[in-house]
Amino acid sequence: MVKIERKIEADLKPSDYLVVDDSGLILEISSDFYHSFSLTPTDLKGFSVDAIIKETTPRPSSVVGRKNVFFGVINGQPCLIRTEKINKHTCYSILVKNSEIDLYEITSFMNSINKPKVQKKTNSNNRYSFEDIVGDGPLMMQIKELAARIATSNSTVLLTGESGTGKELFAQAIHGLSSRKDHPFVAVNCAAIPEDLFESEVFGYEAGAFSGAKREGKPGKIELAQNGTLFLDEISELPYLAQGKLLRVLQEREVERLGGTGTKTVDIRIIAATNRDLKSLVQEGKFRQDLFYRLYVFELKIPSLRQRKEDILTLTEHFINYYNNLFNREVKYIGPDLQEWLVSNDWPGNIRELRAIIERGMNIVEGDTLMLDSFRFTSLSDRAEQPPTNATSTLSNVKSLEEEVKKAEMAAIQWALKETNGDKTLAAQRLKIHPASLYRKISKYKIN
Ligand SMILES: Nc1ncnc2c1ncn2[C@@H]1O[C@H](COP(=O)(O)OP(=O)(O)OP(=O)(O)O)[C@@H](O)[C@H]1O
Repeated sequence: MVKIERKIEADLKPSDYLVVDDSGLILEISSDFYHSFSLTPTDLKGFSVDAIIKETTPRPSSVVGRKNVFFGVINGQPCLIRTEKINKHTCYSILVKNSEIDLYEITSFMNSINKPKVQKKTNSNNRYSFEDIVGDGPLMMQIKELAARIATSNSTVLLTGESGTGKELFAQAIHGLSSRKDHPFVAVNCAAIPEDLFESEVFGYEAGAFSGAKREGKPGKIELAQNGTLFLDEISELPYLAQGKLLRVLQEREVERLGGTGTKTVDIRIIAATNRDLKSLVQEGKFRQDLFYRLYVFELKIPSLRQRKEDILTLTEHFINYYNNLFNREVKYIGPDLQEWLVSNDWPGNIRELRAIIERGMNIVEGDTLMLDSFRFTSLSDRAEQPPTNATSTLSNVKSLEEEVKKAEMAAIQWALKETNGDKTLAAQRLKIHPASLYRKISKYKIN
């Protein structure tokens, strides 16, 4: 952060500028501006400033005499831009260009100076930005920078990494930094939608497509993501038939509703995520190779928590602060024994697991220090806690094996959901089954 502030100080005498009138039409442009952005004079004269500068952080409303800063893209080049209102005219001067500073730093800087605004926006959309992705170890900084760079392109992104590493967070942050940020971010968990409903949910359906269909038909998630981003989580669980249909959407940029006769053009960016090895699934014939290559344009590998142990205590502090606010606690310190345990643990459930453990401790902690002892009522060391046995199942009242298996499965699922505060991915990890299988069982047994 210090680095960027110094950089701006050094660049406070911009030679790249343009001046617009009160309706936003360009009046004057410096010759350096043309040169810097590889534009010719005929490109700009009389144009609206919005045709030249695409803003990616909200442009502040200028007050006479006041200087404001925002982040925008000019002819494909991200830059930090200052606006100053002089009488009825506004001067846009370029403070820093992408070639001079990296995109992630610019965005972090903008987010930090626009904190209240960005925070409000994040909350109102319930979306995460790169600022919310905690972790400043070298590995994480490298991934965040890479992600910020590809955010501005329109390419398909495949996020890979173990469960709970933050893939969805990255998907949201990439969307939030892209030119599609003011359009929808639609997330689809391919494991959570039952196979027979998948096509109607994702591709939509026309009136009377099947019995029980809405009379007026229904747009699918793809149409709902128009001009925005479609996030396909757990893409490995996409039913095989739907894989073919999705491929068509990616190739032709068209979607056909179930029971429909025509197609609709769609403009969406796809971000897919998986915690499985898609290449092996292709080899096993479970995932279409052609679709795999369409998705594999840009792979972003999100590291596991054990690969970036340097972030564990920062993340712990972050979650402690979060639960301090939520539970009205005043924890300020992490006991040395707990620190040691946190750092030496392997975290198979990654950040989702760390968060759940801190939440448990914060529920019962007393005083200002979270210690290993704060977890005395929960079993930290014994990760393979077993669900309670079904006490009503005694040999004398066994009905049928099928019935007993069902009861045992229901009890185990209810137990795991309770233990993980309803977090289905974590519950699936506890039960050592795939999340898709857990979702199917929850729906089969109608568990709330
Ligand atoms: N770097 C991070 N900073 C703060 N919170 C994080 C970070 N990474 C993950 N989390 C939190 O951890 C949880 C899991 O994150 P997320 O759902 O994005 O993981 P995922 O990789 O998509 O998991 P899955 O593969 O199971 O869908 C969420 O509560 C998220 O807010």
